[in-house]
Amino acid sequence: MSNIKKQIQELSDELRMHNHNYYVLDNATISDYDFDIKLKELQELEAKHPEFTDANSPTQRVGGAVTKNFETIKHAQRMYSLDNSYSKEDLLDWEARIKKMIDGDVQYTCELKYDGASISLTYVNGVLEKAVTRGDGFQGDNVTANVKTIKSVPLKLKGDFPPIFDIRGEIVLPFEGFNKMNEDRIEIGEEPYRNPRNTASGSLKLQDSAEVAKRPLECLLYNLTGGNLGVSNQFESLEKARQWGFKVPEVAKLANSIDEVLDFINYWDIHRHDLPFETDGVVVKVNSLQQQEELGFTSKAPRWAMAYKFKAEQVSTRLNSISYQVGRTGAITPVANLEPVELAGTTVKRASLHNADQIEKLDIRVGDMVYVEKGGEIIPKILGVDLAERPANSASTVYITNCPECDTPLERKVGEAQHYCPNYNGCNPQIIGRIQHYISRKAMDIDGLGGETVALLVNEGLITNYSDLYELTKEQVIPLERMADKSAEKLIQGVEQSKNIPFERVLFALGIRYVGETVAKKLARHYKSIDAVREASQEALVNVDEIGIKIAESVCLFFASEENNNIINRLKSFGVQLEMSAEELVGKTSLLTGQSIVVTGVFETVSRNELKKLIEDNGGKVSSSISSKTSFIVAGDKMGPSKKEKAEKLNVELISEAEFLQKIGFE
Ligand SMILES: NC(=O)c1ccc[n+]([C@@H]2O[C@H](COP(=O)([O-])OP(=O)(O)OC[C@H]3O[C@@H](n4cnc5c(N)ncnc54)[C@H](O)[C@@H]3O)[C@@H](O)[C@H]2O)c1
Ligand SMILES: [Zn+2]
Repeated sequence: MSNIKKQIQELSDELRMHNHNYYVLDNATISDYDFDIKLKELQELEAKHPEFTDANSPTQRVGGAVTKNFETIKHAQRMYSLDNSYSKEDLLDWEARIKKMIDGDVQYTCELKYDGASISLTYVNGVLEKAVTRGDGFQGDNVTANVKTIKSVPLKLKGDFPPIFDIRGEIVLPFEGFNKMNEDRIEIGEEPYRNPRNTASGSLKLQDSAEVAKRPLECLLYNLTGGNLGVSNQFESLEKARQWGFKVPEVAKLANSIDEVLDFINYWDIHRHDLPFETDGVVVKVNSLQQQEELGFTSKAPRWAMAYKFKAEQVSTRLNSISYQVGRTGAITPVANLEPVELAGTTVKRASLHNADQIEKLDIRVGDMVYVEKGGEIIPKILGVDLAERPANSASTVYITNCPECDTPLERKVGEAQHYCPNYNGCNPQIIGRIQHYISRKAMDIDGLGGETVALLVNEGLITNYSDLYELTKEQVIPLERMADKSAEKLIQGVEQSKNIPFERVLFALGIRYVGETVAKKLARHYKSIDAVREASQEALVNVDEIGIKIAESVCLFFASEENNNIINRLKSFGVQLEMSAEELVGKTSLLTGQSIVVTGVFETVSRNELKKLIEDNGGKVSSSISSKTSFIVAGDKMGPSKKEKAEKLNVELISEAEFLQKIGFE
């Protein structure tokens, strides 16, 4: 095989692997910039050696793929990618190419390039019929149920919409929601998500729509396709889509020349940091649909559009030191302390180094010049080291072996990235962190007590765990810094009032690793009291809906500690709610315990959501798909034929709404 041919093949294989990581696994292993450089390299090789060009080359095809987890649907019109440009020259070249192919003046629509996952929505008579991912461009995954949970996707349109059309857009996860999701994850001891794009794309492919509904996704639309749309240009079509009820960002602008396009680009290169969602560039489109039609498509992208990619903002600065933080769960996070530097409008002084593996991968050393990049995430990231600048006397970073706070030897479980300090009861930041979590708003919501006061109380030796809060007296608190008679009074009252907080929130407040708000609710509703949770075996816990082995292990570990049991007994003696109250228990039975039930069709007496709640209240588990494990199906009106067939095949019993309500004694 010739050398060039081999080179082309190897490069293609590598790019295919990256496409798979990026689109299917939502877990890229190289930066977009490096990916684009490699793709360009392949393009140039192929251009010089057309004899080796393959119709399946990554330069000729849209990068994604369909997955096995969803029904595959063919797109009525193909979904394309976009050609990329990085400079004014690239844009002028593009203009010259199109001007050769069409007559007359050209106007351009400039839009932002939203960074998320592409989606195609089909509307029939103004009603959302399906939502399909881009897939390989010809066919994609049917993710309708998931997309329906996104509030900015209209299920019904208004105004003068055409009877049938597709509209394309991007599903994104705005920064605010993304950061909040990560705070929640960190709070229960999970690794934070990497970036909004992967998280948006991953969310779309979840199997459980109820889980998708919890994620604050948005759908931004940019393109109408289909015949007889009643519009003659792109700008107008955006306006129309807005009128029909779609979320179309208002920033789009008409430009009469490439110079005006560049004004738009330069403006947004700076102001993109003020946007609520991530953008990675600008998309420039020939405005006239007639001219678009004349220009047509290459095998991968429209000739009438061009993406201009912003350069990610990067700076280099010196790594002054590495420090190690201990979290509430004992997790150790290494932090890079940097020589302060301006980046994307803020001064950056610190960056997370995540864990020991990351430090090793970067081979980062104190004294190195490092590249720092800031996306929309709160914490900037370190991309790499400028080896040319490495000081001659530099030494490899040796990860700490003992806790920086209590000197206990650190532990790291097989398969986990993070090191932990196992000194659960004696490590100060863990003790303080647990009490801070206990009093936080979503947990016991103790008015009049803040995180700093908790630290003071611990450091003064007044409390060593959250149950001690209930024995605090006003006299003990008044001498503390910034405390006065009134604030001390308020603190004591706040603690007293927390005795009314319902059991499910108390369970969350205990700070059991991996037991977040949702899991605490599930456990509380299933077991109904702390004693029942405490006695549950690991096997029993795993059988509860949505409780996996990791959570079950963690719960068992928590209750295996004598210290924890003492604290809980103390909470009980003070009157904290450690079981469901009589009111909460009304209508709750264990009639359906251990049963997995599918709900399908349209119901008369109760709504679908009420039905699901009834199942859960009576101890059953609602499952979204029929399998051999299904105990029975509650079938309403209009049950789909494919579900019926599946039920028959697996011999699963169907019962009517009325029969079900009778079964659980619902009046
Ligand atoms: N790091 C990796 O491993 C890796 C692997 C594959 C791809 N990638 C990255 O993904 C990019 C290629 O992805 P792609 O093929 O999806 O192309 P793209 O993301 O560069 O551009 C095409 C997409 O832009 C989206 N888009 C957003 N706003 C738009 C608007 N206003 N108008 C029209 N379209 C808009 C559309 O969904 C369209 O499908 C590459 O540039 C590369 O950086 C990275
Ligand atoms: Zn420690």
